[in-house]
Amino acid sequence: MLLLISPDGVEEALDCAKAAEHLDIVDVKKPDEGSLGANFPWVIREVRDAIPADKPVSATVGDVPYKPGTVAQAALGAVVSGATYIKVGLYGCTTPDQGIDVMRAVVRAVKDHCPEALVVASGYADAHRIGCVNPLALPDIAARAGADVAMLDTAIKDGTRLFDHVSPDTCAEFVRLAHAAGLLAALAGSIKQADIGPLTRIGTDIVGVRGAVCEGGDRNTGRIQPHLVAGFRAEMDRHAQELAADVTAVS
Ligand SMILES: O=C[C@H](O)COP(=O)(O)O
Repeated sequence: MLLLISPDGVEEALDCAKAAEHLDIVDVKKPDEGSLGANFPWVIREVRDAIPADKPVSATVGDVPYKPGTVAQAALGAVVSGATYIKVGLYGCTTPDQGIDVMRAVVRAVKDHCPEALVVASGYADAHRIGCVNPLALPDIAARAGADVAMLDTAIKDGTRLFDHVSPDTCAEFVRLAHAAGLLAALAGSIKQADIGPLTRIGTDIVGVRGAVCEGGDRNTGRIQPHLVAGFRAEMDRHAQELAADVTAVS
């Protein structure tokens, strides 16, 4: 499982750089503009320059409306600025067809410029609170649009977690659907260390984290702490080893 950490700008990206050996993807966000709030192009560029070259930069395009042209142009801005994972939160899409329209436009805009960039279609585990597409529709939306990753995060950051809205069994189904469609599956949403075990067992490819690696566990007032990133990774490694031992014991 890959660890994606979301700094809110260049200063926190430098803290991520101090913990670079413990993380896999640096995800540029602007949390005060929403769960998947988009940051400025120049911030994406500065973060790209601030972290080791072998660490991919992800950038969120925002909690987007159903406006394929607008979103495609924003996605191009993110990839031109140096991001190679382009994340789109389908906040304003109320049907799968709307999600596919937006994601197809994004895939074309991104891949015309950088064919090897990965496009992430993100839905929300708490979709029922905001009226957007059902979480389990995301793998099909992503696959039909030609995206690479299906993701779930939470839209409302009020302390509730991924598993408060979508059970581990439903997350397992999400991962299964994503894999059956040839996609990677990414899960996020106030993930805590206690959630790593179930996420590992269901075969999650990417776990996205911010609050759990911020001072005081607070994604808004706390700042990312390198030692918390290292601790989170250690717990991931422990669960991966346990799972590998279980698989060996069974076979
Ligand atoms: O993409 C991952 C998010 O930034 C997760 O943030 P969170 O752990 O504070 O919910």
